[in-house]
Amino acid sequence: MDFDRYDRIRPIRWQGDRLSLLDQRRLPFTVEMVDCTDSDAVARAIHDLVVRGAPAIGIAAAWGAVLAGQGVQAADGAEALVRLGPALDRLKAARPTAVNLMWALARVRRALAAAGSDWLAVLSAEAIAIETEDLAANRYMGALGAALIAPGSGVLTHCNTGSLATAGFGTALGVIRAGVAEGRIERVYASETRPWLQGARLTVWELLQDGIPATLIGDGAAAHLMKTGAVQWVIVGADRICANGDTANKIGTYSHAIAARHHGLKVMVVAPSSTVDMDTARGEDIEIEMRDPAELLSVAGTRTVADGVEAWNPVFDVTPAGLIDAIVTERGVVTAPDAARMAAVFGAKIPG
Ligand SMILES: CSC[C@@H](O)[C@@H](O)C(=O)COP(=O)(O)O
Repeated sequence: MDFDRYDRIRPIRWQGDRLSLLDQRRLPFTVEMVDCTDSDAVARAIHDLVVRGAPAIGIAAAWGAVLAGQGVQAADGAEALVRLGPALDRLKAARPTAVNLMWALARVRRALAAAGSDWLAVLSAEAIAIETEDLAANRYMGALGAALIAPGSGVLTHCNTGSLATAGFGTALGVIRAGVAEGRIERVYASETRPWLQGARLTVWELLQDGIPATLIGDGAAAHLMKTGAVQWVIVGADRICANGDTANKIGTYSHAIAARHHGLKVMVVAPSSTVDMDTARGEDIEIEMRDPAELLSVAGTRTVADGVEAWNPVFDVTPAGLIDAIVTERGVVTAPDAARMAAVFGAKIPG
């Protein structure tokens, strides 16, 4: 595959003394970078969705740790770890559901703990490794996932899982890119993903850059689309995959999976192993991020709901493993996931 044509969007750019993040709140009409010069600015950017998508959040946090280290005097990594501790904790608290954030910061902590006087260079090398490994995983998962799709298929995706949400190429969107390139996928549908509209603002825009025609649907149109026979697969990313295969992803994924089962469609979850959390046994144990109800009360900055109305705004849901046909990771594909099949691929625990 000609991967270079897919990696023109680079939402996370390390500039030596600052981290430039593509402001995903303003896409698709304004393409603007936001510069973070300290780790708290990175934590705010993660919380405010300047950078979003589980793998991208982890990568940004790793660079946030590097920013936290700049200017700090410490004889070795262990001392630096103590000094950086509060900043790392603030990065970790920026969003609760995406396990990649905790995973990346655990890697950073481990690298620091083992580092000598060159700890800052070690920290940078770790951030580069996290980013590089994510890109390689996405490219490999693209091939693994596409191989599951019969030629001539239609697919539905939800939220944004592309280059904007990762180090490049994407997870679910990587499978879709590979599937289109191989002639397996003929039709791509993206649901708009209320309230932040990651599908409408980001996914169809990313596909447009690639020349891949995609059709936008309202979130509520998914079951009706499935009934028409236009799609054979629902392909989504993940924010956290539990030890039994239960998967947290953008709110609305669970409804898509229920509708898919009803209509005899298949559901594929695509995520790097950094999204697998073998320490969390089942979906009920995942902390679901609740965001400001105000996000639901307006559209594009214009209030659409009468004053005095309350809103409930969980931004992720959990799809039970029983509704998932395949979990695709760079370590392999788990079909009909359950605790035993997950353990066979991931062992008892994924080291952070
Ligand atoms: C490769 S991104 C995987 C998931 O993080 C994605 O599907 C998702 O739910 C993103 O949510 P977001 O709130 O936009 O960060």
